[in-house]
Amino acid sequence: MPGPRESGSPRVPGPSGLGGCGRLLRLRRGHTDRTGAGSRRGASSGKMRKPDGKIVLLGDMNVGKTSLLQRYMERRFPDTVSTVGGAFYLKQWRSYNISIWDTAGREQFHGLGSMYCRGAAAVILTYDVNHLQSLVELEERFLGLTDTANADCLFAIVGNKVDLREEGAAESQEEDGHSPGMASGGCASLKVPKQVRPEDAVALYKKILKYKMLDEKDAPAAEQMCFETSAKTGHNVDLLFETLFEMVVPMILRQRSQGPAQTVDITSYKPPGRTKAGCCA
Ligand SMILES: Nc1nc2c(ncn2[C@@H]2O[C@H](COP(=O)(O)OP(=O)(O)OP(=O)(O)O)[C@@H](O)[C@H]2O)c(=O)[nH]1
Ligand SMILES: [Mg+2]
Repeated sequence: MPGPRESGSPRVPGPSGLGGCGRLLRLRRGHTDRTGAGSRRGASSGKMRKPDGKIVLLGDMNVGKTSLLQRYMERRFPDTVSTVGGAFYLKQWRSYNISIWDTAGREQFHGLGSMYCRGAAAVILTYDVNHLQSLVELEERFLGLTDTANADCLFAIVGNKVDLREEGAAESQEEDGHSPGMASGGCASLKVPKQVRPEDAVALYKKILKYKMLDEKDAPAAEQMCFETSAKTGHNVDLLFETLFEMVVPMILRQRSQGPAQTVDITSYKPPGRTKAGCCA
């Protein structure tokens, strides 16, 4: 896996664990061109640091995960291509390094999701406010992937593309008796777009707390963890990421006070010397 990068193009993990996908290799070459200088600088100065905390973006394809991350890290809204595998940025927040992982929403990469979530301090579950199904997918397809995250992992529910939402459309759905609520089973009128109401996101947040067996009073309030954003205009994008950074820092401090993680550092592992009886003795 390559070292982290603080700005510019995201880093793309090496092939380990990602399989030999041709598209991925093509993309990796592209990224290498753009990020090579940064990674060489990091390597030669010997200053590459392990991230202190990890945040992962999950959600269906096309909801705008990559665009949100690029809006925050690069302050722009460039054209994107559908993500292959995953990539990460490194953000320095105060004196901490936080890695922010962008993942692929496409079904064919679904299996990788739980790998990216491993050890995550926060997960951003992203949907498109104009497509109810993308919110439903968060519960049905993506929530289970977060089982590998930290036990005290935070969850943010993010409805993106608010710039495309037609004024009053959500209200008119209710007036027509075609509320697109989570339990409606997709029977909303075909005439009105199935937009997502903020209450639907709050309902999902509460379901997540139940799924994680967390008491509502011990977890951050739904109002604090449900956001509506636009990667295009930048609406609420800084608020989203910086709210999470502020919440992740105390988790990092808590972890540090509890001592080193119970993992094995294979780079410092020295195999025991062979005995005369052979390797299995
Ligand atoms: N109008 C509008 N378009 C957006 C916004 N965010 C993303 N898009 C567009 O939506 C499309 C998909 O955006 P991506 O950021 O690539 O979506 P993604 O979730 O990363 O998709 P995958 O990588 O396939 O999982 C692109 O055409 C973006 O330009 C937004 O806030 N407003
Ligand atoms: Mg993407």
